[in-house]
Amino acid sequence: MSIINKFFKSFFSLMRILSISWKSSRKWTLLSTFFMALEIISGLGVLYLLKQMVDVVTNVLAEPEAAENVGAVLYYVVLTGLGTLAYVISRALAGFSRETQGIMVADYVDNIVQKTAISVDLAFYESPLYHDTLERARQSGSQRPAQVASNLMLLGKNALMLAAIVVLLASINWHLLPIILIAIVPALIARIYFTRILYEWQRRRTQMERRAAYLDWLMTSDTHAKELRLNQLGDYLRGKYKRIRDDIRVEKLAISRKRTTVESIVAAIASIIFFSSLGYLAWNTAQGENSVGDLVLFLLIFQRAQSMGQELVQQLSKLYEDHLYMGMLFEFMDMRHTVPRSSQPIKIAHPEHTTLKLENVCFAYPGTYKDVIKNVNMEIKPGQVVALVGANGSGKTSLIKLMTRLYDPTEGSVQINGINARDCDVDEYRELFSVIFQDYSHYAESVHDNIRFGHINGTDAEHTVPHAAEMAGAAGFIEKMDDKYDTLLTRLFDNGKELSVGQWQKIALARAFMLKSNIVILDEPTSAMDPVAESELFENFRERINHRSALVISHRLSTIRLADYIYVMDDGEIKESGTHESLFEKKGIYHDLFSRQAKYYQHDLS
Ligand SMILES: Nc1ncnc2c1ncn2[C@@H]1O[C@H](COP(=O)(O)OP(=O)(O)OP(=O)(O)O)[C@@H](O)[C@H]1O
Repeated sequence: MSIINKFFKSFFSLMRILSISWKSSRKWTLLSTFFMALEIISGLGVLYLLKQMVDVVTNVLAEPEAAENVGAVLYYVVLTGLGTLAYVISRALAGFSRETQGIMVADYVDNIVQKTAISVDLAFYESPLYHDTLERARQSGSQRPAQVASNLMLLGKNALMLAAIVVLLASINWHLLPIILIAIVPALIARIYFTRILYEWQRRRTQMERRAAYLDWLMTSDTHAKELRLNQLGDYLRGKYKRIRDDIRVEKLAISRKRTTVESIVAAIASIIFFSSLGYLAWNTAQGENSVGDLVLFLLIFQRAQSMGQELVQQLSKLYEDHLYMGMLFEFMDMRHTVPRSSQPIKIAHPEHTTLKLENVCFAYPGTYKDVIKNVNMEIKPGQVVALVGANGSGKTSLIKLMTRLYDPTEGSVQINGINARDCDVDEYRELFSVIFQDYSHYAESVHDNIRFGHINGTDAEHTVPHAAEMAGAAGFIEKMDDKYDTLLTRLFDNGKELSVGQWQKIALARAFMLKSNIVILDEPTSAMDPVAESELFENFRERINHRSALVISHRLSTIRLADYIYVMDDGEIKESGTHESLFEKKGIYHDLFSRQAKYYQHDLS
């Protein structure tokens, strides 16, 4: 990339950072700008008054008998005192408004990150790149936009002050000017160089950091606590975590060591040059080419020049760092959908009578080349209960993801009432489905919310939630709990309660039974239920789902035989389809899959 391109890119990214800061809180951005401007003006004023005071003191030294000179000294002392007071107050107010603005910006950026995370397509979660980008966005820190705004102002302030000091130095002896450059430029180059090195290292190491964070989570979360203890995995995982952290630390310290060495050398050179200049000035003063006042002024302001120069270097390198790291946040914010959104979506006609049709659907997961769904044709008519069966890994769950547009097929189409799903509004389309996956969510929320999440925009939850619980066979155990529907389902927080796996499954089922959609999709809905609960559920299944269409995936014959129509998947293809009786008679895959189960049923019945 050419230097001009880089410059414009940096400029636009700086503008974008500032606009985030502005949008997050106009009031505090204005206030912190105002107080900082006041701080700068009073700071410069104090510097000017200091110079005037030194001049007057020099005069007094030259003509001690002039009484008005003493009055002038006092006058400048008072003015400098007042200026310093104004400086201290505005500095405190600027600090406070900067802090407040920082909090507002941090919340705003967190909000943007969350908004992006909940809107990106499922495909992102399956790519390590997404997780790296999210981690980097988080690392880039929500404080940075606020820092950039205040850094820019501090930079302006220090640049102005330094300019004033340069003028003062030039007034003493213009030969002294290069020392300012020597004190600042090499330090700046070293800082920027190492900021870049550290940034690139951090980018390369994101995945390593995530691996360490994952191991830490394995060791500390309740999800894995049982297996970790019984299989005594603790020491093994700790060792693995330590090795990663050791590698990260060694690499980081190596960079820090180099940086400290280079920066110390640069600072030592600057100091040598300063003392040489002091010697040069002292010599000139002794020769009568400078006044003693000049020497005093040089000593006075050099201290300031040095700290100002250091601050300037720090602010410039910080600005550079913030710009680099904010680039990582922008990368995350700029993620685009992989499931394309139609610009002029077609409204779904008669959504209450939905026919879902899959036509020659093929699909390979993003980043893979093997089709896991191959030329699938399928139909679910209004009110029909359809079963999908097949061995593990045959593609049943993948097919649900395609039906619900979590992914789009690589070939063929998914149609709803004859409209290609791609041409519908994604949100409107997804509203048609109530889906419970095998790995359904356990929300650490109340029972009520766990069920209501199945239809978050629905009204009358006070009635619909208990009804859904009743339909899913969950109402019985919910009513027995002290807080009933208000019971918090977690042991993470006070007064929470943990459920059994089967009870959780009933809660998840109740979520799908909330009357939001037209098609209920249940992936292994009864895998953890006892036989009584399972048979009760399917006894009057159609009434329970209010005669909506349903697609049920199950490995249990007792569940499947209830379906109006059955599709049999094998290695991504629909190999057989028909009613239970016709498929059994066919003596094909379906027969092989279920004849053993059927034998047990016959045996039990005999
Ligand atoms: N996110 C993914 N990325 C890549 N491949 C995947 C992904 N999820 C599943 N697969 C692959 O797709 C194939 C079908 O998996 P799928 O989960 O659809 O099977 P399934 O029939 O639902 O199996 P089960 O009965 O075990 O739930 C498998 O070979 C699996 O390895």
